[in-house]
Amino acid sequence: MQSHKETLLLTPENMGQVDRAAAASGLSSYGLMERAGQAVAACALRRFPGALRFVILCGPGNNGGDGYVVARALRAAGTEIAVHALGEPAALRGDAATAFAQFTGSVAPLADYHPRSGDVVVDALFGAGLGRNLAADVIATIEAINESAVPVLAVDLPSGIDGRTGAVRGAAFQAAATVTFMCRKPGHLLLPGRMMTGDLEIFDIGIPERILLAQGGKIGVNAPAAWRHVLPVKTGAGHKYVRGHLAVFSGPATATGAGRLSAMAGLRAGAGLVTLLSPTAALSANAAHLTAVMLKVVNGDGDLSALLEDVRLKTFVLGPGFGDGERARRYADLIASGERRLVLDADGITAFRDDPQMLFDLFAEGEPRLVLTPHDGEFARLFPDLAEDSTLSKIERGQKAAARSNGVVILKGADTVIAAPDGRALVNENAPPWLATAGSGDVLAGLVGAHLAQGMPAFEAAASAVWRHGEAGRTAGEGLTAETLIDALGGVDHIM
Ligand SMILES: NC(=O)C1=CN([C@@H]2O[C@H](COP(=O)(O)OP(=O)(O)OC[C@H]3O[C@@H](n4cnc5c(N)ncnc54)[C@H](OP(=O)(O)O)[C@@H]3O)[C@@H](O)[C@H]2O)[C@@H](O)CC1
Ligand SMILES: [K+]
Repeated sequence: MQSHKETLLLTPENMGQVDRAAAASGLSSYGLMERAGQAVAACALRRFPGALRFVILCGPGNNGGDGYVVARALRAAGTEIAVHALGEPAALRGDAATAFAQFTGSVAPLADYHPRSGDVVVDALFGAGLGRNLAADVIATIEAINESAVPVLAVDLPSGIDGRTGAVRGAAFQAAATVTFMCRKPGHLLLPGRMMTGDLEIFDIGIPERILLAQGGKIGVNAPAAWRHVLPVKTGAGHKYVRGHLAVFSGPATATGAGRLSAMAGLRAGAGLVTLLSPTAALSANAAHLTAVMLKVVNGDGDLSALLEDVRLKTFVLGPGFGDGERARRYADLIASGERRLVLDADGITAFRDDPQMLFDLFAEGEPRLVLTPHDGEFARLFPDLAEDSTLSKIERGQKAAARSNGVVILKGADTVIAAPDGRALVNENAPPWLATAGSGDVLAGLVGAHLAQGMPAFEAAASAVWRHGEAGRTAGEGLTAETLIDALGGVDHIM
């Protein structure tokens, strides 16, 4: 059976609960610290065989405690070490005090450390317990080390990174590598924390998985294990209507490309039928570029209402290149009736900027049927208070937005978060940097629509679409265009 640890995310708060539960179940907490420190020391020796000296920077809490174990282990391995502490080591408590007592070497103040060629820094200043911004002298030390060529191996998290949010609290080490324990923390995946973490190693210090799972479970890394069980069964012989019918709204004659990209992505992603709903004026532009995607004229509410008499038409994408906010609001209103599902993207999101509640009211009832795909700017239009609240992590912003809208929110970026109204949230990590290209969002909207049309629940449809988008981006490679991205979609099916 596959372990959940690779995809589990635990906040520092969860990790504290894990600690307490582990102690309550009889595990020695100092034993955990000893294994953590030994693992970091082993990593240091393996990664930096040419180090002339290991400099261990120890903080005032248990992260510092890990550091004293590292120092003892590296000295026992015969390497040259120096230890610099923030604060008085005599003030250490609990396991950290035990680790310090076992170290028995000399300790200099943090401010006395000046990077020198051949050093490798082991950063054990702060981990899960960083609760506020760093003081000016610590910031100065971190910045001096970052500016030097001295590599940094971080214990648990690069000091200065907030483990809950990934934010930099004043300054943070740019680590070459980080060793964390049991599972990843949001700060390893969310930006800018992800950029500061370097290569991440996850070391099992022996906390039973049942304890981890009992404290976590709502948030995780976006991977097939989270949604594979609801992927549409590929029958091969399946009737095209079984694989669902997706309808995508085209923009006006001057902006037809975005809608077509969504429609073509939807078809490539397995929707049985895809229809582009186009105003008459845009018909010839659309017809000139489409073959397998069907075209239907929709000029206004009357046409759409007539179309909605077909009960098989359950899934819509509205927004890419759409332009007309007033019309988008009316179309969303019509679609919301019945059990229909809507992917609202781009201009479709912006259409509700003056009255987001109007949108939320449309989809307030029942299972989520609305998927919102905002980037940060669009998110701020619907959820200005959440966007402004710098105490929230991107995961928390997504969770709150999903709860408020009773929709699934795909908050896009290099660290895309997918969140559901019930509090589930996944952080995506497979998107290559070159995926941020023109039309990429249109392709994603079509992908989500295709997964919805094939009957997946909204959260899983959204998460699997984001993952598949990332994999296709990797397959298409650097220099991809929206077209090559669509072509690459089919190629990733076998690994889902
Ligand atoms: N989870 C596990 O199973 C295991 C976890 N282990 C390890 O424990 C680590 C977590 O330890 P931790 O909770 O003691 O927190 P840590 O990061 O050392 O910092 C707390 C100290 O820093 C202080 N402080 C905070 N912010 C500050 C600031 N801006 N500027 C200055 N001071 C600041 C804070 O002071 P206070 O806020 O209380 O005044 C307190 O003294 C975890 O990352 C991992 O390495 C392993 O041993 C194996 C088992
Ligand atoms: K650290």
